[in-house]
Amino acid sequence: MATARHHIERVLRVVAEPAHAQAADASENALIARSWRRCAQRHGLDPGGSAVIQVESAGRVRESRDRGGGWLRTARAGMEKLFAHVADLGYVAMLTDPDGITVDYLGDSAPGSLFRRIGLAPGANWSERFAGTNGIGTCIADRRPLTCHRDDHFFPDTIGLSCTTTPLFDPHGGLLGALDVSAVMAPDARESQHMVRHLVQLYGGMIEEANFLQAFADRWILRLGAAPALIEVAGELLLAVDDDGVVVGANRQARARLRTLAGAGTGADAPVGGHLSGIFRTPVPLLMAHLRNREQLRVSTWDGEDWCGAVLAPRLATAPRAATRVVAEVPACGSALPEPLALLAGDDAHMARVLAQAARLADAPLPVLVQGETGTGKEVLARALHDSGRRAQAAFVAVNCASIPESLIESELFGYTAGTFTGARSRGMTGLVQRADGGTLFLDEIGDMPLALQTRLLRVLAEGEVLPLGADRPVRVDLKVVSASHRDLRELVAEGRFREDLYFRLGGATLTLPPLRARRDFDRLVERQLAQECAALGREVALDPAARADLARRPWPGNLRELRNALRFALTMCDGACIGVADLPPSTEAGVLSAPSMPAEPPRAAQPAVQAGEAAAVARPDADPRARLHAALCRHRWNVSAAARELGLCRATVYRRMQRLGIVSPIDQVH
Ligand SMILES: Nc1ncnc2c1ncn2[C@@H]1O[C@H](COP(=O)(O)OP(=O)(O)OP(=O)(O)O)[C@@H](O)[C@H]1O
Repeated sequence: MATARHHIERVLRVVAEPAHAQAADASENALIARSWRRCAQRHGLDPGGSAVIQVESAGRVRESRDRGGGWLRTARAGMEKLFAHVADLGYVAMLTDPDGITVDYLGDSAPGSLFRRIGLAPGANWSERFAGTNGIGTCIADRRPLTCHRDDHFFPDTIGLSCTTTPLFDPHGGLLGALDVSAVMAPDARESQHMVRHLVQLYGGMIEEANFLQAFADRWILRLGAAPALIEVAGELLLAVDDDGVVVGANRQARARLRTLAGAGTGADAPVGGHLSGIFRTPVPLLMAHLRNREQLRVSTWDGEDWCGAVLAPRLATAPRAATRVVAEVPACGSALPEPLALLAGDDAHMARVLAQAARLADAPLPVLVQGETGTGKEVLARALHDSGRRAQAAFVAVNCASIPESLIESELFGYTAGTFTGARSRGMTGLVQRADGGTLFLDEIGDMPLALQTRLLRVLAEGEVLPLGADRPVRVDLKVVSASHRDLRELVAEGRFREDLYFRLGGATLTLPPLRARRDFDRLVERQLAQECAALGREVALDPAARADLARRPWPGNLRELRNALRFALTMCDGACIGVADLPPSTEAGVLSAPSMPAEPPRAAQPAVQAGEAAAVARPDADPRARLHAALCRHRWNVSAAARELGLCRATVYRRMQRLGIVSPIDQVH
């Protein structure tokens, strides 16, 4: 055993060594050396002095315990179990807060006992600043488990102690405190502490895991480990996952092991916030199916390591979340969204705000105007709004104001009585407005409605009645009117192309959808669309991290529609179980006519080269827009919907562009 003088000399010698000597050394010796230097140089402690073990007041300890809350109860249960193993061997067990103050204690603490005389007592503050290098203080400073055995301590009056300590982290990676087992008269041999070290780490891990499972009781928990037989009880990595496969929690081991994977998320909190598909090569639909069936599974991470996994289903009443999902970050309302709207939610704050407002508008007596760039999901939102309200069982009638020929739009909308027209149309027809009675009338591309019709529509909205062509009496209608336009209606009003009074009638409430490039939940949207497309094809295909990163960099002028088409294209090109960069369509430039081109029908396996070639030609930014549009229409025998799908545009846009570029369908030329 080192004498006090030898010990002091040794500490001084190490403190005087250049700091870089142990800087990168992860060994426990280097950890102790760094602590000695910290004590001498940062805290100004003299190794020739004595440890000052302050015992904090009962009030200060209570305050710390109150702050700790629920986790302390869990930790106490773990500490009792641990102590049962070592009590007879002359140890005490302690639980401290993040400042090193002992908030719970098991063992001899009688006044005058050896333990108490050296400072092992309830309320004792073992921070390095006062006590020098020691198990608790150094573990907290370095945030790593350690055994501070005898002359590892800084002060000579503590070198009889042997302390084994592990840090305890909360489920979000924050330090809760430390769990410690200490002996006053430990044997000289460091090896005597090995078993204690294992026990402390084992119970520390159990306490953290219990906290994690409690914190994420309403989520799916994926437990990963190497041993299939033990995976249910002893998985090392824990991931909490939401219904869309987004990682919402990760234990310490999962953070350490997975955060460096390229696709595991980018923030400081990675892999939290990332998507399972960025972590696992295993296709996410398959993973999620295993999650839902609670089956054991084998998965491999993108760096090639294989894992066995077990699944714990959500245990709280709020789960499963598909039915009662609450969107995070919903400002103002904060209440649960109806399922049709919740299905559109991601982690995007703007979108969350829109959906929260939509939930309130579903049954409000207000017309709703949805604005947003082409393909941002205006019609999908309109449908979800309808499905979320009391009109859900009634009709949802969608009218594309840009695609009905001007000569037919009035009769289509308002209908006509028998005898109004001659020939095949002589029997009369109920108009779309009347068909929506009791339900929702969705007026898409309202900005393209001719001015004359705007006046008639205004009457329907103002008076709640429709006058079919040829009728002498109006018919009452009860409608929820939702309209949409990618154009800014206020600009159209300023240009005199849209009636101001109609604008105010339609826009009782305006919801503006964000463009895809501005959404923060891009990964989630990609996964959702990929899962839908895979389900439709009965395939299980993942997206590799490089392809994901490539997609994330694109400008997406065609928004969600363009993204869907790009994924369809990639699935068509990809033969295996994983989409790579080579399977993706060429990226579009902002403002270029074509979104990633997508064959209307997936090309047959024998044709991929030709299809890919066409795709490249269509998407080439320098190609002539008129020629490209014309070619697409020809390819689809002038089926505008199919051409629009290929180009990633809505039909209305194709009609508009045909008009602007002077392209006339041969079908129309015949008439
Ligand atoms: N929240 C969403 N998640 C995934 N895909 C979506 C979502 N919203 C819309 N989509 C997809 O995006 C595509 C375009 O949606 P939608 O037709 O509603 O857009 P839009 O804004 O009405 O387009 P346009 O202005 O061109 O009429 C559809 O394929 C739809 O399935």
